[in-house]
Amino acid sequence: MAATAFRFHPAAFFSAHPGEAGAKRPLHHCPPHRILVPRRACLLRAKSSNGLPQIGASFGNTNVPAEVLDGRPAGDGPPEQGGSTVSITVVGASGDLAKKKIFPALFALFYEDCLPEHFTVFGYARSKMSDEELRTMISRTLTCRIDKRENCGDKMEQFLQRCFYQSGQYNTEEGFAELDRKLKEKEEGRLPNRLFYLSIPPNIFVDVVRSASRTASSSSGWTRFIVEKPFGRDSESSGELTRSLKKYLAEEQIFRIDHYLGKELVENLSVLRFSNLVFEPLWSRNYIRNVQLIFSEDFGTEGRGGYFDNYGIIRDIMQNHLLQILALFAMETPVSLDAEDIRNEKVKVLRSMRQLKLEDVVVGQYKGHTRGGKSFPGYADDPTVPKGSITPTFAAAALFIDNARWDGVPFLMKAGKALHTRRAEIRVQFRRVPGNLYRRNIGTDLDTATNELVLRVQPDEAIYLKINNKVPGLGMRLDRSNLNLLYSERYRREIPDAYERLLLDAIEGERRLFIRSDELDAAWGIFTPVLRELEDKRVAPELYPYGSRGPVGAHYLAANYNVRWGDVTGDDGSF
Ligand SMILES: NC(=O)C1=CN([C@@H]2O[C@H](COP(=O)(O)OP(=O)(O)OC[C@H]3O[C@@H](n4cnc5c(N)ncnc54)[C@H](OP(=O)(O)O)[C@@H]3O)[C@@H](O)[C@H]2O)C=CC1
Ligand SMILES: O=C1O[C@H](COP(=O)(O)O)[C@@H](O)[C@H](O)[C@H]1O
Repeated sequence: MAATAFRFHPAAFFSAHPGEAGAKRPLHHCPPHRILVPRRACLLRAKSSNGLPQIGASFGNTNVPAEVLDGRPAGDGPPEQGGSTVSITVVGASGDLAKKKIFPALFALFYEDCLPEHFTVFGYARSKMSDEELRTMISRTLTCRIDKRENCGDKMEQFLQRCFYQSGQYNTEEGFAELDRKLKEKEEGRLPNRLFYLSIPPNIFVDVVRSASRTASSSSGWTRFIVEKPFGRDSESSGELTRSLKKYLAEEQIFRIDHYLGKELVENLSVLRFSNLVFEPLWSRNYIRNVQLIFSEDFGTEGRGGYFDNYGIIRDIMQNHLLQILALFAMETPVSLDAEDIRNEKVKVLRSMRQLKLEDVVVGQYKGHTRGGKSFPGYADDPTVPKGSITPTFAAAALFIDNARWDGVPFLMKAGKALHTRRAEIRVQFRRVPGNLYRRNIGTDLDTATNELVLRVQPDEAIYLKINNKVPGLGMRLDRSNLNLLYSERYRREIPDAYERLLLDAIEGERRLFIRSDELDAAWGIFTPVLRELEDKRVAPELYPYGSRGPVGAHYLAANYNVRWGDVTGDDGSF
């Protein structure tokens, strides 16, 4: 054998984990258990993102069990030839979310070989467009990851060739019947599975579900609908929406998306808790003083004022994204990683929460501001916002879970638009060390410098723990430092967008990261009374300048519970 022949060297493979600095990068990044290419060997190993065997991943299986069909009878469809296929129809394809998130996420999955071998993407909307025009529109928003440029152009072209368009109305069946005809053509006699993504305004969700489910459901495979928020605007309207959807769909067919559940750090929350002995024993009122869930954006509602004014920040961010994170944070250990076990625990914790009271809420609205010669418009300056609107663009709230684990622990939420920074994080402030030996050592006030665990969801994903330690030297002076897991330093690969994970889960039939209807009911139950009171009493929001840190009222609210917001102190250890 020639001296230059390749030799397998185990160290090259085992010296580091895939994705870590120093690791050899695999050819494709779709984790092996998520590759949906319908090879039988792959199918038998098909597992969902929770690592469990996945009944929904039925590609190539001709004896489809009833549960895989999401409640639909098998056998009345076309004869199968050559396995199965998945058609993904983006309803509202001409819209902002479709262009910004859904098509790029589908392309990323395709690039990573995570989509099944046979798949088709359809755009559906009222706008008139040819297939070519849809492809041009989509191509403007497709990008390859920074760390993956190989064959990027070819892959984009291959992806675009699988994209088609059907124009039609939302409230009639003709357009969807035509879509059905085209879908059948592309399915070419394979077992047809169909996913509809409702990327449309909420007032037409039911129309679309009615028309599409009647005329464009799969005859023998599964049919699923991803429904975007908002799921109603209070308990009543949400209940009504659920009842209407369930006239046409079984609960198993409805995938209510909350894209925060697809974010990497939110996924990691449970891993951190349940796979590290150092955290779980501390995860209760015995050691935790308060928990803070913070969301801020450094831009206003520009362009979305019409939608936003009907909802406001509490419905837009708190009742869903922040509350979902809270539920994952506070739930008891689930029986397993199965979707129903996890969702059961989330429901329990949500149902243990106290209804939010008006005195535990502060609302604000941003006003115009000029900085460095540049003018930033106020919320009320947006021409799509009704004159005199008192819709909050900022809110802070103190919530409580009345169960044995969390009795008396304030869960503080803060969410706002047009603030000084874009950030989402979870902050856990621990109690002070009783009888601390070092309380007299200068440098830090140990009663306030308690440990704090921060999960920074975005930007610059990180998990860090603030600790007190000795400043090196001959004296005894204490200082605060961060034990820091900064993802960009630890992992070389780019973090997938939340929509990629969620789309893949919906295709696989994994429901763990989607909201069940009883979770939704419980979530609305916490917020509906205060939302009603805010509106009935026309509570005026405290105005704050565009680009500021928000209303001072948020600090008074926190102070009522002896809490200081963690994000107003430096992350470098200073307090
Ligand atoms: N954009 C975002 O960042 C986010 C959006 N969402 C949710 O996703 C969904 C889609 O959002 P987005 O893409 O911004 O929405 P758009 O306002 O862009 O609407 C999507 C498409 O729906 C059609 N449409 C718009 N208004 C109406 C109407 N009044 N009646 C009938 N059809 C209409 C239009 O297509 P055509 O005229 O061609 O039929 C439009 O292109 C919404 O439920 C939204 O709340 C959730 C999180 C973030
Ligand atoms: O759901 C929504 O989320 C976005 C923020 O999402 P992010 O992933 O960019 O943090 C928010 O801007 C929008 O108002 C809201 O509807």
